[in-house]
Amino acid sequence: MGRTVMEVGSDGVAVITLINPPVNSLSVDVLESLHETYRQALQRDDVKAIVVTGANGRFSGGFDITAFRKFQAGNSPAPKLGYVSVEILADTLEDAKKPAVAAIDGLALGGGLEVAMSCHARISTSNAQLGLPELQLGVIPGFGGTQRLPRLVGLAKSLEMILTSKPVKGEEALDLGLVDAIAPPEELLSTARRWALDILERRRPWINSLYRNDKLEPLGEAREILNFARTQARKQAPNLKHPLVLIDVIEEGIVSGPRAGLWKEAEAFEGLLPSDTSRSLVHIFFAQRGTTKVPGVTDRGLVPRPINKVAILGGGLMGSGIATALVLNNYPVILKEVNEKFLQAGIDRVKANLLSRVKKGRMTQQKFEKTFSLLKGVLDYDSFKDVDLVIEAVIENVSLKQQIFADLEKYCPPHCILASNTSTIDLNLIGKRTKSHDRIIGAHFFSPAHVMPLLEIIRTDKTSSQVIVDLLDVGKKIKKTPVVVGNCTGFAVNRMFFPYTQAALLLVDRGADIYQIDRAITKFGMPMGPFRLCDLVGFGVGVATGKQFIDNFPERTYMSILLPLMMEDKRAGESTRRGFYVYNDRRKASPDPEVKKYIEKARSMSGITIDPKLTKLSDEEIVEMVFFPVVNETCRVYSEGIAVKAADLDIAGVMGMGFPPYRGGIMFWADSIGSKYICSKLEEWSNLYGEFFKPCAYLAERAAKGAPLSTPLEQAMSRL
Ligand SMILES: C[C@H](O)CC(=O)SCCNC(=O)CCNC(=O)[C@H](O)C(C)(C)COP(=O)(O)OP(=O)(O)OC[C@H]1O[C@@H](n2cnc3c(N)ncnc32)[C@H](O)[C@@H]1OP(=O)(O)O
Repeated sequence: MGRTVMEVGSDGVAVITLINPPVNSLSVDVLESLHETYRQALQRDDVKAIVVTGANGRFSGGFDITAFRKFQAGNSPAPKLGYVSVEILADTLEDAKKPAVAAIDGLALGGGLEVAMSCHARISTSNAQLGLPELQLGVIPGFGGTQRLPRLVGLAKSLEMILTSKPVKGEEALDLGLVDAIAPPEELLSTARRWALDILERRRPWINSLYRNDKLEPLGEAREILNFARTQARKQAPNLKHPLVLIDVIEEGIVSGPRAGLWKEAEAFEGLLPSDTSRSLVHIFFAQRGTTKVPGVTDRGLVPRPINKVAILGGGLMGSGIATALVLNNYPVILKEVNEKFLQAGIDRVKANLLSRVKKGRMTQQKFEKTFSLLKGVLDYDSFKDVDLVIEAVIENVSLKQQIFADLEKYCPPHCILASNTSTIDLNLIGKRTKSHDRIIGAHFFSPAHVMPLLEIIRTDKTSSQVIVDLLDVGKKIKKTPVVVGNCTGFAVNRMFFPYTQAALLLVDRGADIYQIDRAITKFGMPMGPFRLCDLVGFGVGVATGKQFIDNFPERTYMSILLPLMMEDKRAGESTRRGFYVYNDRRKASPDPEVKKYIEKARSMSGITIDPKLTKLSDEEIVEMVFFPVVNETCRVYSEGIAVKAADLDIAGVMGMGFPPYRGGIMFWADSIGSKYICSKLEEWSNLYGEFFKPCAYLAERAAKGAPLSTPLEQAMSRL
């Protein structure tokens, strides 16, 4: 159970500590305990002033998000926001007759920062992270954050902080006026104690943030800022309501006063918590944290081995991106190429990746030099004798990879992890010519590897648990979200992804409009539609991966000749400046009427006739016809045990495909629609347009029972 403890010093300062490991989240227990402890502190004659802090170097990670989940699952009543916000924070903490100072180390996020802002001053360490990230959970700050933050840092900055959910560090918080002073961790408490006594003795101002006005812009200007923010929010997140609710709530406080703002905030929060958006985002929060928990692997007490040196084979786009991600996180890296020219190009790419950070002000020149010095280029295996991890990132060619792995077995030490960055090829095939199957693993990065957050870790039947634990640890250190999946062609992400483009091609071959499809899919929330994506990836890659699926899953792979046909005319996507769109010098895509002629040719060559129904699809129908096949394949991936948790596939979809997180991931979204409906639609289309749409056995069985698709597999099995 979470709690608070109070210690009263001989100086008359009561230090109240929030305790709820690991992040001192504000559960109902903690909040009630804070209320009670505070009341005691206010009553005790030996207490003159108060310091609020968090245990173990973390102030607080905010309101307990597990309570959101319980409420959303119907297992507990709604949290009493108004009571906490008004009665505990405003009336007990902020209106107290004894001054309080928040001593912030580690993090003060969400409700954590809101508690701190209810104190009369804040002292933080320079590394502390302070922010209101509630929008990431589909809600708004609910303990007065919408009222106090604008009054402390001004309207424009507070809107930026809340709308982006990005925390600021201690130093910036000081510049903004969010904190009053910075102290080193070992002096944090003593500084805060002194500050509290100084406030008592009127040597420092006693400020109730809720009633400050000096940082707020005049009403007319404030309205302009709010309206601008509304326009931006509508443009950037047209499917989301809660950013607009946030702006209304802030406006209420400015127009009608902060107490009215507090009540409106609590009411709005309670309205947002049951929404689909919040349910989805809360699901994503826990799903993301769940990916590192792999049953039978991470629960065995294995400790990750140190990885002191990494080698990468191949300095192309992927290899150099992976090298960048590693050096950025202090791993010494050897980059191997086959000749001087390729090696130099690879090194230059890493350098360019790092320099772009310097240019954006995200890295100092000095740090650049230190980071870049961690990279060493080589042309042979001589320096591989003491590497702990090798990541092969050469082109997708089975025999080349087999040769490389046979060489690696010869030149690397026996403990070295042998990883491949293949995106589709079966790892057993890659390791066929070795005896090192226990240390062969997939490390599938997504391009650009130093930017994209997902790392798909592929284990074969023989990969040892130790090697998985080691790679999970590297993933964490390089700040990736790992998803551990089983071995098969395409693994999880690419298997989920391939019906996305194929469905779109099938629809176009039979009469649907390319640009309407892309518009409908982006309106749904994908970063780009399937055709714009094909252009970006390049038709060559599209055709090559498509071949893997045709070879491995011929019964359900849709083969359109449209891409090869366009390639014959040197239309191969954005790199050739012509694909489904044409591109100007600034890479702006415009629809191209000429594409029609290729579609007509493809139809006549493959004897396909237009289906009038498909020429008149609504946007909703397009979304269903593109995404239900994706759901279908995801069900196959899940039922084959390629992923152990449906939630892992939700994360794979969100981080690997760009599926909108506010829809909770593929499986979560599918369950919100219902297996029965999805299955009936797929059956209908399968009868009309062929096997591509045929629902898999798992989906059909779940639908027959009217059961969700994401139930844990054993339960699903036992129920079937
Ligand atoms: C009314 C209020 O305005 C509403 C709110 O306050 S809503 C909450 C706002 N706060 C947030 O959104 C912060 C959410 N948490 C985070 O961003 C990150 O967890 C963090 C930056 C605090 C810590 O990150 P990191 O050190 O990498 O640890 P991380 O693995 O994420 O979390 C550690 C554990 O704490 C849990 N946790 C983190 N924040 C939590 C929270 N606010 N409530 C409940 N559990 C939380 C995680 O689920 C995880 O649990 P697990 O070990 O069982 O998987």
